[in-house]
Amino acid sequence: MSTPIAVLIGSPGAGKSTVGRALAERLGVELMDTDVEIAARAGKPVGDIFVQDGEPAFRALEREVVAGALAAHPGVVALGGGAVLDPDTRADLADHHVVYLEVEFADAAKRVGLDTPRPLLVGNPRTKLRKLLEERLPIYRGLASATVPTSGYHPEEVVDAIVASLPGQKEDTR
Ligand SMILES: Nc1ncnc2c1ncn2[C@@H]1O[C@H](COP(=O)(O)OP(=O)(O)OP(=O)(O)O)[C@@H](O)[C@H]1O
Ligand SMILES: O=C(O)C1=C[C@@H](O)[C@@H](O)[C@H](O)C1
Ligand SMILES: [Mg+2]
Repeated sequence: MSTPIAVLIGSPGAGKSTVGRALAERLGVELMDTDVEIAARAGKPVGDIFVQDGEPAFRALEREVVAGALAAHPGVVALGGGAVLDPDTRADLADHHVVYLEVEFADAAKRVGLDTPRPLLVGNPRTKLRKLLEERLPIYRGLASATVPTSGYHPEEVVDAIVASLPGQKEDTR
């Protein structure tokens, strides 16, 4: 069975969905965005699952969707920002080409739009986002086969860097 060519991880606003779409198009494969699949399975947006069913229910469904994607999606996989909190998911990622999309705090804040309601950022969104980034940074770094900066780079430039990081890509030495 075919498994993913690349798995994108990173915080909210890192660009996993945007870059995932562009990377899949470049490679001529399908993108599996686990947040999209979770929402489809639940029949409601991710934010509603958090609010109505609670974070543990969301994480359980997320684990199921992520396990399926890592085992059998033959294209690009973009994980939700918190998917790496699950120890089984972290163990599964050891077998994959994991690309950590790095983003500076100011850009992440701008990109997620701190004025839009997000269950995990309710209250003081800036402080919560900063804390979330600090807590998760070591996890993202520890899982990465490749780390690709996104701040100041167009999504297509991010795709260039990911393609160059794929196993089997030789550096052009001409
Ligand atoms: N390299 C980039 N430069 C500038 N803007 C970007 C870049 N990548 C993504 N964006 C913008 O940032 C916003 C968030 O991007 P995206 O939804 O892809 O992030 P994400 O990592 O999937 O976040 P989430 O964890 O919320 O799903 C979008 O408006 C997107 O257009
Ligand atoms: O950072 C997180 O924990 C989350 C990020 C999003 O991708 C969604 O998966 C959800 O909003 C939770
Ligand atoms: Mg996304």
